[in-house]
Amino acid sequence: LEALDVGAIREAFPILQREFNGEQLVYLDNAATTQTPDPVIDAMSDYYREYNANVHRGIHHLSQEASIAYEEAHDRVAEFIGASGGREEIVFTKNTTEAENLVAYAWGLNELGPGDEIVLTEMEHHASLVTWQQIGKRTGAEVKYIRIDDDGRLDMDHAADLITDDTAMVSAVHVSNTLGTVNPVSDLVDIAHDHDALAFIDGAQAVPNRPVDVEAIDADFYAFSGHKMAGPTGIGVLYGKKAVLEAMQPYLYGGDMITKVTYEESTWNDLPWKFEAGTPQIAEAVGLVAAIDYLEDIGMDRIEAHEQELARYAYEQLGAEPDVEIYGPEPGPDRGGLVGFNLEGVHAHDLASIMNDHAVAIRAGDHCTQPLHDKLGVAASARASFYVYNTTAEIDELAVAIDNARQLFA
Ligand SMILES: Cc1ncc(COP(=O)(O)O)c(CN[C@@H](CS)C(=O)O)c1O
Repeated sequence: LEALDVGAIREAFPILQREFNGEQLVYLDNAATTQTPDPVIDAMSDYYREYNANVHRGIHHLSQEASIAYEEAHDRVAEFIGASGGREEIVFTKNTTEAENLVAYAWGLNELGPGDEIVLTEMEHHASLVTWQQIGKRTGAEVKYIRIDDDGRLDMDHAADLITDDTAMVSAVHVSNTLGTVNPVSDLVDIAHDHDALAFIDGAQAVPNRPVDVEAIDADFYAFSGHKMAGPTGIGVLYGKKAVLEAMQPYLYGGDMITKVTYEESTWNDLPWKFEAGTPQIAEAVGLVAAIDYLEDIGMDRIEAHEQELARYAYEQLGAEPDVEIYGPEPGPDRGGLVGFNLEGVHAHDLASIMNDHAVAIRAGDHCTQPLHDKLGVAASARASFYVYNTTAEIDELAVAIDNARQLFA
């Protein structure tokens, strides 16, 4: 695969030229949110400048142009993730978190009860873990967790034991935002389906960074966020198999999601509009399409290879020192484009603060995976996460900043 022309890519991200304390920004917090390239910003500006209008309702030209752009954005997303059912299988949400909640409320609350089981993994993000934990409390369904082994991989033998005919839903993260672990989601979905359970895959750290084919995975639901894939905040995607979405009740009620309303009754709109109540995030849908075009122009397989190379380099550079503990699998196909770690004797927050003194932006904290950190036996971790505009030279900067922290706290 031809390596990325990172220099050319960086020109589309003026923010990367920013300096702090006289040092150029080194942005390594892409698992939290990625930066936004000019083509995405321009597409959204063009929308507001040239065809801003409300959708689905208007008779006038502007509304027709905005409606076409908004509706076709669903088609583009379906094409990007291999959803052959097209727009009917693509629901726009605010983010991945809302997508998880939509399924938990619209399916879980109506379908789950005492005796049912929800199977998660120990590495789930709070967007999944807290959501299903609370739905379990409200419905009487029991939540169980697939163990992870010492190097942060899923224990698939445990998965096979834990998922039974009492399992109604398996919800798992595709790529862990804390460990970097790439989970065997197709195998998990197969086990769920062997027991007639539904499968929800959280793809927030996968869709931006690698080719994803939802039908090859065969998930019943798959979710991700625009802001983690060079797109805008305020838009996420819930993919759902058409038959599964058809059988579900709406999640939010109001305009657009209806067909007929009387004082006594209401009937629902077709998919996906049944799940999109009120005025949607139109500019963000335009921005998401521009982000998909931008990423596909680079090539998702090239992006994956670039991030694998950076993760390997970071793992080797940071791991070379005995006082750095790195979480998750060794570099390779089982690790995505991020490295979570701790420097012995230095709290992750202090480390990130020293990084910040050198304009190096990493994440420190629990990364919305507190139970996982409890299992790791640490209150917090630091995390460097990579994207298309990062370089090995920036990882060298990170290593220098870590060494500064090491000296400071020696
Ligand atoms: C695996 C996974 N699943 C769900 C989410 C939520 O994405 P939202 O767009 O915020 O809804 C995230 C976002 N994780 C950010 C914020 S905690 C991180 O720094 O790791 C995620 O990584």
